[in-house]
Amino acid sequence: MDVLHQTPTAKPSIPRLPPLTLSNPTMVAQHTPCTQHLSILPPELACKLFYHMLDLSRSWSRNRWWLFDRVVESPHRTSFFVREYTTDGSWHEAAQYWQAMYNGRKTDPPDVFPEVMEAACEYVEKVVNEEMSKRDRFPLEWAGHKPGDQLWHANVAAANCYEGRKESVGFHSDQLTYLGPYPTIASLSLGASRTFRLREVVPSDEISTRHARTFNVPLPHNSLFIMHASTQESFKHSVPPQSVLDLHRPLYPHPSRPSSPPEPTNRRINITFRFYRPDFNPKSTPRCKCGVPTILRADMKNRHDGKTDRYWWSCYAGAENDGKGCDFWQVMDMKAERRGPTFADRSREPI
Ligand SMILES: O=C(O)CCC(=O)C(=O)O
Ligand SMILES: [Fe+2]
Repeated sequence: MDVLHQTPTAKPSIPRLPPLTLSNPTMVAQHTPCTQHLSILPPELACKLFYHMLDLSRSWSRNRWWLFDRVVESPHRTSFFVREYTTDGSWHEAAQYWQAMYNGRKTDPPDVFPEVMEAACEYVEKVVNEEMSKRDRFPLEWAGHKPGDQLWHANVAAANCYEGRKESVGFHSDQLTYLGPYPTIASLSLGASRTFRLREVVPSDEISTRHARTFNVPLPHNSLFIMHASTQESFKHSVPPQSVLDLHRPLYPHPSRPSSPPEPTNRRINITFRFYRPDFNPKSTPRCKCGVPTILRADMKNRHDGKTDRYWWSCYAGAENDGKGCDFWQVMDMKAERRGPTFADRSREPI
């Protein structure tokens, strides 16, 4: 007797694309919602800023957070700067949550942009606003208090220092707590070149039809990488450890040692200039049952069409309270929470 074997239903195989190196700005713009800008600062300013941040980085700390029942430390040093102090100290509170605290230990007040960082920031702002003016805006993006306002300005910056080829940051998307939906983040690289890795989070309803691709972008000294609106919603990024690293040879000597030749270095400084939105001021951050500010995250597995996106506030258990958080979870509601004005609000205004 013949036995009929049922043939397994053949699933069409989805092609798995190999990682792709995006080796120039054209490729970056082609494959990601980001742009890359080489030689962004005058060379002397870039070198001065690099030395200044290197000197400061000796006192920067490693981020710490609770993972289950133990404290883990980030494999690089970090610090946080505000452009100027607000009278109500609101961004100071936000700064405390950059360097995740635990056991109720609060961080010191953040530093104000040093003069060289302020000078660099003015170049960065110009490029970011030029780039933004070429792109379509998403409905949930900040639209300014009045039409014609400069849409993006950096009011805070986070800085990272990676020493050697092994220091890194793992895959993540940046918290949106104070940035709000669809932020633009401008990331300046100084010193040793490292690879920046991007990987899309494919929405749930597309995982049966396509795989995400990994993109590797070399970030040379004095280059700006702009993560435009939708990058945090649809991609994760990292700076992975690497097997080899080219030393950076500064063009100029250190200002405090003008007669000694510049020394090659294995360190990279990254400064991410960020615009903390007025409508996501720390005062407006919901508190969870533990009584601490919640964090805002995008529902990355949902569709990102700029209209139906979902974001939620949840307990920041990783930061404090011995890692034991509560189950607080709340969908962010722009209207009920009186946030905006956004581009969606602008388009509803009578002309
Ligand atoms: O060092 C970099 O280029 C990325 C840093 C980063 O992802 C962050 O600070 O959130
Ligand atoms: Fe990041």
